[in-house]
Amino acid sequence: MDRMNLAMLTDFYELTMANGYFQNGLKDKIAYFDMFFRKVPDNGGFAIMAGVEQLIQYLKDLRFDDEDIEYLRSKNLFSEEFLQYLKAFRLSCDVWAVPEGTPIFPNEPVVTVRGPVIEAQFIETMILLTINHQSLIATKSNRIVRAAQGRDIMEFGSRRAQGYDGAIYGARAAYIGGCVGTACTIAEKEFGIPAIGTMAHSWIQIFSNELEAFRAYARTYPDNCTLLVDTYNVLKSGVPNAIKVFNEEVLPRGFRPTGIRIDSGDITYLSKEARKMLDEAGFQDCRIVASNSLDEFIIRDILIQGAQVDLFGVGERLITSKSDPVFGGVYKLVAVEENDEIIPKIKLSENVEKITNPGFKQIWRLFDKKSGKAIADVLTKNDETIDESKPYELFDPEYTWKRKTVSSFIAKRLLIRLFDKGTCVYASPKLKEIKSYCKEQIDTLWDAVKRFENPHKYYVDLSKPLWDIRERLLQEYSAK
Ligand SMILES: Nc1ncnc2c1ncn2[C@@H]1O[C@H](COP(=O)(O)OP(=O)(O)OP(=O)(O)O)[C@@H](O)[C@H]1O
Ligand SMILES: O=P(O)(O)OC[C@H]1O[C@H](OP(=O)(O)OP(=O)(O)O)[C@H](O)[C@@H]1O
Ligand SMILES: O=C(O)c1cccnc1
Repeated sequence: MDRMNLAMLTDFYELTMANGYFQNGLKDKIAYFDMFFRKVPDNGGFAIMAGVEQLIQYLKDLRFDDEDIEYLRSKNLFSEEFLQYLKAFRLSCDVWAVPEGTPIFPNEPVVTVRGPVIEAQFIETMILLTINHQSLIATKSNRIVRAAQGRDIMEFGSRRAQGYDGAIYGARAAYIGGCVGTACTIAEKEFGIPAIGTMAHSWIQIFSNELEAFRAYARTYPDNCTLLVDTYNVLKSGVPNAIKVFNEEVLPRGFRPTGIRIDSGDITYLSKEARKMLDEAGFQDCRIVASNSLDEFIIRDILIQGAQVDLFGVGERLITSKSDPVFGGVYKLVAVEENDEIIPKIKLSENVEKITNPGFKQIWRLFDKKSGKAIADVLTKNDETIDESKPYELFDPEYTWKRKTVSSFIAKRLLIRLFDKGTCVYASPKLKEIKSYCKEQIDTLWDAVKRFENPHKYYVDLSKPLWDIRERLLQEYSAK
């Protein structure tokens, strides 16, 4: 997309704090912030990172134009020096993120920002909304794709998306998560996601009868003819009329029919009956598409019931992640620099799960060399390394007596540098590559992590040096 001025898309407190930092001599204080999330939507076992490319675009474009400055001046709240600072603003932060398409887990930093606190704080709102939205939809899309067990999922959600960017970036995220294409045309134009689709009921209604409507469509698109068969009666009129038109308009033009779509009623029963009728007519290769408020649970159920569906169109429940519509990523200060030394900071809470992991960190994913499967993630201090040539002892950060030594593993760093002092140093992969990387990485997870009900909790552990820092800070604060 062309540059959009989204500088003012920020929570107002980011601006009041920024002005305050400016006036209190903290403008250049170096701070570290982490974005992480605490719970996987739908109680799933993992989420999928998405939205990094749009985050990069936002950070690259971040400027305040004259209108923004004028507007802020009119609030009579911000000092003139601060407004002049905003006018000349250019990002100078260092930014790291987990690449798009990577499976991610609660409590690990998926984005880390280091920079003057005035900047690093200010970008919170956009970091969170960008990554929260696309990760939510990529995660949901992947659940739906997995429920379909190899059958294609088409994303049909634009019309029910929450706003145009919900539709466009939702289509992008859904594609990363595994959908084969989208009904959203602009998503093909902008991102190259295949734009696909069938027809609406209005096409059938506009003609004097269903047969005429099917005929007109087949004559116009004999090479790509999928007919919507549920406007009047699927088995008594829709499927028989479709078969007639396939014979009379599609075959004589040298093509095979592409499919029929069922959009209401009992999908299992109707698809089974339709399959028999199509097969008997010699159209074993004609695919059956189902749609109508589908999600991973209905798809799983109708397949268990034996539905004869080859591909699914999924809209509202995917594009809004209806069953769990919030990806609760948060952005927390984890360290500051004093005299070039990194001082870890912690946020305490009565709720153990809400205590933050302090310090400037790296995430390591350990893969078993033999099976290729992911064993655990380990959060370390940023300057630590994990030596693959030696056994490594994992331990549960809460129940530290739970220990496991792994050997013969590959250790991969997950946080990759996006910006070096404000300059982008990362080239986003092509969307298709992100999509196939996503599939590959999900294949490294054990089935137990992927199941919908009570998935196995994947280990996100702390290295001993990081655990020591966390423990020391906890002791210090509880002593106070
Ligand atoms: N065999 C099935 N098992 C479980 N759920 C199904 C099955 N067939 C359809 N559904 C789902 O049941 C829900 C309601 O289906 P229903 O046919 O009643 O839809 P509807 O929208 O009321 O129909 P219409 O579009 O004719 O008004 C939809 O979410 C649909 O996907
Ligand atoms: O149910 P969803 O998962 O959101 O899938 C998309 C829905 O959108 C369309 O219906 P709509 O009634 O909007 O238009 P139509 O006239 O083409 O049926 C389509 O027929 C699906 O039912
Ligand atoms: O192409 C389709 O069949 C389609 C597109 C959007 C929404 N529902 C269906």
